[in-house]
Parts: sequence; C-alpha cells; structure tokens
Amino acid sequence: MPFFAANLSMMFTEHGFLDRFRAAADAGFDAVEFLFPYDYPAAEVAARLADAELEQVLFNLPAGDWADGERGLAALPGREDEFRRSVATALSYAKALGTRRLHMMAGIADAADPGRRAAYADALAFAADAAGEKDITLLIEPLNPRDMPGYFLNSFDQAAAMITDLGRPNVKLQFDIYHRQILHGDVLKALEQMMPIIGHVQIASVPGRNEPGTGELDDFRVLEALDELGYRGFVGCEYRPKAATLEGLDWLDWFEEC
Ligand SMILES: O=C(O)C(=O)[C@@H](O)CO
Ligand SMILES: [Mg+2]
Repeated sequence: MPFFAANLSMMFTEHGFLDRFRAAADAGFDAVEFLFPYDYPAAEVAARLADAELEQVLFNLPAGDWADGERGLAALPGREDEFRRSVATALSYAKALGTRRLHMMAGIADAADPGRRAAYADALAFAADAAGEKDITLLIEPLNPRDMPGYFLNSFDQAAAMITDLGRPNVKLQFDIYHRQILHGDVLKALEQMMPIIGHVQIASVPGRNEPGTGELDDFRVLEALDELGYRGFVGCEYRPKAATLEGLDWLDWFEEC
C-alpha cells in the first residue's frame, strides 16, 4: 500500500490554503504536498503542519511570474541570478517545513535550442549541489503539452537521460502517472525501467485529472505495481476532485479493499 500525500494545491480547495492542512489530516492523510508555499511566511505554514501532525513531502522551487505564464526559470538564459536566489528561497522554506524533496520546474522554452539546454543543465547542476548540501532530493518532472504548452521538459526519456548524464545521487525523476500516460503511455513498463531513478510519484485519472479509478487507466493496478516494484516513497494525489474533495475520497477505501 503506497503512502499517499494529499496535494493541497488541487485538493481541499473548498478551504483557504492554510486551512487545507487540518482538512487533509481530518480526512485521514498523514502527508501533504503542494505547488508553492511562498505566499505565506514559512513559520505560519510550519505551524499548520505541526498542528495537523502532517509531513510535508514536496513543493516546487519558485517558478517565476506564474500569473504572466511563466512555469519555471531553469531553462531561461539571462535569468540565472533569479534562479539561484529561488533555490536559496526554496531551501529556506524546506528547512522550516522539514521537506526532503524539491521539484525544479524547467520553464517555457524550446528544448531543441542549445542555449536553453545549456542553461537548464547549469541550473540543474547548481540546484543539485545546493540541495545535496542539505540532504535534499531535487526532482525533475516531464509535463504533457496539453496542460503545459511549450514546456521545456516534455519527454520521460529526455528527463531520464539528463538524470543519468548528471550522475548525482540526489537528482531524481518525479514520475507523474497522469503526464506519463498522456505523453507516452506504457506506464507499467516505464515504472519498471525507471524505478532506480524515481524519487516521487503522483497520480490522477486520465484524461480528466480527477480521482484515481475514474479514467482510462486501471489506476489501482498501477498503484499495486508500485508496491510490487519495491517503491516505498510517497504518491502525491495531484488531482482535481470531480465534486467535493471528501465526496470523492472513497477511491482510497476501494483501493484498500481490493
Ligand atoms: O503539474 C504537475 O504535474 C506538477 O507536478 C507541478 O509541480 C508542476 O506544475
Ligand atoms: Mg505532477
């Protein structure tokens, strides 16, 4: 049985962000992830985690001007100083929140452009070193172009090659089953082949990005396969509930029963 983490950027949005921690704990979660904590003081977020006795398992590095369409800084030449400051900001939040995994978003950039590839490779090495000093795993995640048009990292093989080429033990793949199915399919074989470099898993149904068990894949079989393959990390529930979050949570009971 995987360890599930509620994604508080997508789940429990019936509540304000800071109230989602208590809501997730009351619903039975022991762990949470979210995209960004930066709108709130780290001490305030840490207090909500402590009050709800939750583990914070993952969040993203600052990703630039989100409202203006930016989706990360790593592959953007000319933004190196900002990127390096963003790494420091994320590490300081990670320390306050006890987080051991950070996701580095790449940005909207053409992966065929050598300048952008070089910027990304430099950013990855820099962030890997900085995270490694704090014993933190740095994750990279391929995203499908329907949800994230123009995103630099849109292939699992490309991500795996970058991780292998860099050869740092604290750089791993964020394997989002939803993105994998849309990008390439062949989910079970990819999990098997990439297991040595997987540092975090996320799940949602395809194509709706709703509760597991409501889409085209047998999500419960995929979750079982994670167990069989020896995955002992977290599975982030990064889905948009079809209706109220609590109403849709019975998928967890079905999964436990099967
Ligand atoms: O969109 C996803 O999938 C994520 O995991 C985010 O961290 C990136 O927006
Ligand atoms: Mg994801």
